[in-house]
Amino acid sequence: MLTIKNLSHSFFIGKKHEEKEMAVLKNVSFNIKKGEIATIVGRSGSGKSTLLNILSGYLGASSGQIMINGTDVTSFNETEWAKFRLENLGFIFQSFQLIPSLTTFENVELPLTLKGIAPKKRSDLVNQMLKEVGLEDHGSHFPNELSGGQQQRVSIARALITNPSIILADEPTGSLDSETERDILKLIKKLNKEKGITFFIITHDENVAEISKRSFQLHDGVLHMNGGVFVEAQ
Ligand SMILES: Nc1ncnc2c1ncn2[C@@H]1O[C@H](COP(=O)(O)OP(=O)(O)OP(=O)(O)O)[C@@H](O)[C@H]1O
Repeated sequence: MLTIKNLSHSFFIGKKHEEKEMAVLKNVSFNIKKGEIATIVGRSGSGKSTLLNILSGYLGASSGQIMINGTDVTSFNETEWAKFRLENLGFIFQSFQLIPSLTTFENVELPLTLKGIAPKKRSDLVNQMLKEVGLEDHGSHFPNELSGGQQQRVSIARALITNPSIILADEPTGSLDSETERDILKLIKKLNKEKGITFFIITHDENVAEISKRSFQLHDGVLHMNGGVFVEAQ
């Protein structure tokens, strides 16, 4: 489903002609299977966002290979990434990233509109999805009329509505209190179990890692598992 081979990334910091190389990801390799929930736990500055930005095509890696759903995306240009993201990836963010002027229904509907799905089909799909995330009674609320947990449910519904191959989640419970965090993790587990959706989650929160079968740790750009450097079996 998602295979990363020998991924490395460096930033170059400082004034022109005096730049210093800062290696942020060092030879990271792993493989996530279809239907798996995998988490990467790391402290601030360990390289989590850099990894996610590379996996979503917003940052080109210095070296290494990325395969998603059988496609080698390593050398995609911006146009190819935009199309690929719409068809294959769903995103969940710590700050929800909902459009404030759109209702719950419209926020979830938007990716379907972008894909050119007809209005009746869009409406059926959105209503079904709102039921699955427990928001069937909140379709006409605007984001500022929803709690944090409800807003994250909207963003999960929006991520799932196009039936993507994998959901990339960046600190999905980072803005929520611990009770709401438990609710959202339960929902992610339910959607994974019932619909076989693959989740790749980055977090600094060990509680989040508990919902995954395999949890990796990122320390200073090096991937670890169970305390040792993680090397994918070939
Ligand atoms: N565009 C950039 N230019 C230079 N250095 C960067 C850039 N983006 C990130 N870095 C550096 O790379 C390192 C890893 O950053 P990254 O944002 O990936 O960490 P993180 O694990 O996501 O941290 P956090 O949990 O605080 O978001 C940090 O030392 C950061 O300063």
